[in-house]
Amino acid sequence: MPQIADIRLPVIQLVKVSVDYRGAKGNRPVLSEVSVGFPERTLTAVVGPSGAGKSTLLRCASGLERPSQGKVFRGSRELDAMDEQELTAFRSLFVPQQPELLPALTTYENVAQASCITGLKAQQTAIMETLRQVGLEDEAGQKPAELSAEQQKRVTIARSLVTDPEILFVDEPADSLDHAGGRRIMNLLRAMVEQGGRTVVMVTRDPAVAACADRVVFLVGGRVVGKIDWPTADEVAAELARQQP
Ligand SMILES: Nc1ncnc2c1ncn2[C@@H]1O[C@H](COP(=O)(O)OP(=O)(O)OP(=O)(O)O)[C@@H](O)[C@H]1O
Repeated sequence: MPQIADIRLPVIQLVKVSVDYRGAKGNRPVLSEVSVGFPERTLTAVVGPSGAGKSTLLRCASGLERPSQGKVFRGSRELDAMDEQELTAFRSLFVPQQPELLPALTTYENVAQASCITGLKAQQTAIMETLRQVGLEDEAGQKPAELSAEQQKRVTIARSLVTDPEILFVDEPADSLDHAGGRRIMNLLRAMVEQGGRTVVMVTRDPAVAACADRVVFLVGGRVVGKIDWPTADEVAAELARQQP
């Protein structure tokens, strides 16, 4: 059976990316020469134990963090070659683990405000279409405190989706949701790939969440140690157990 990389081009590519953090005991490597591509129209899960460097990898891939060494490409374009406005728009495609919503604004206003930050101010029809895509048409006028955790997560996704991007980076999509809520969010991300033709890269520690992906990339101690295409939750859990440092 052909593997995903054989049939799909990478939209995002990390080449020998290393990240060091300076600590009391000198430099500490968090990512070590990570080379990985995220294929187009594919949902990829980056999986690994706590502290493996998953979120750091996602931040580097989305331009939120600059690697100490190595390069990150979007298509053939290096992120370093982007100007500040382009980079700001690109960074807005990162969906944070915790919803970062403005409490005084409604759902509609939170999404509109996100599009303004990118410099690509969205029109009313685009905002309403985004709310429809994430299942929040009826909550457009509600403030974050009036929404469930799952709905807040949907608003957070909508803030990145409003500019109709081809890529999304999602940090722990099902975190702090119950099983059913997490499953619905994963269905939403899958629909973005299958119906929307988007590329989604997510980070998770949960094998059941990872099994919703087309591909799982295992990260341990800041290094890519394996990949599985079209995995089951049991396969992901077994690989994680095998690779515990
Ligand atoms: N800004 C920073 N300064 C110093 N150390 C950091 C910084 N950010 C992350 N780290 C450290 O780098 C390591 C990797 O962090 P990261 O959040 O990328 O891992 P993770 O795999 O996403 O972990 P988790 O699953 O627990 O969120 C951790 O040990 C963390 O403490």
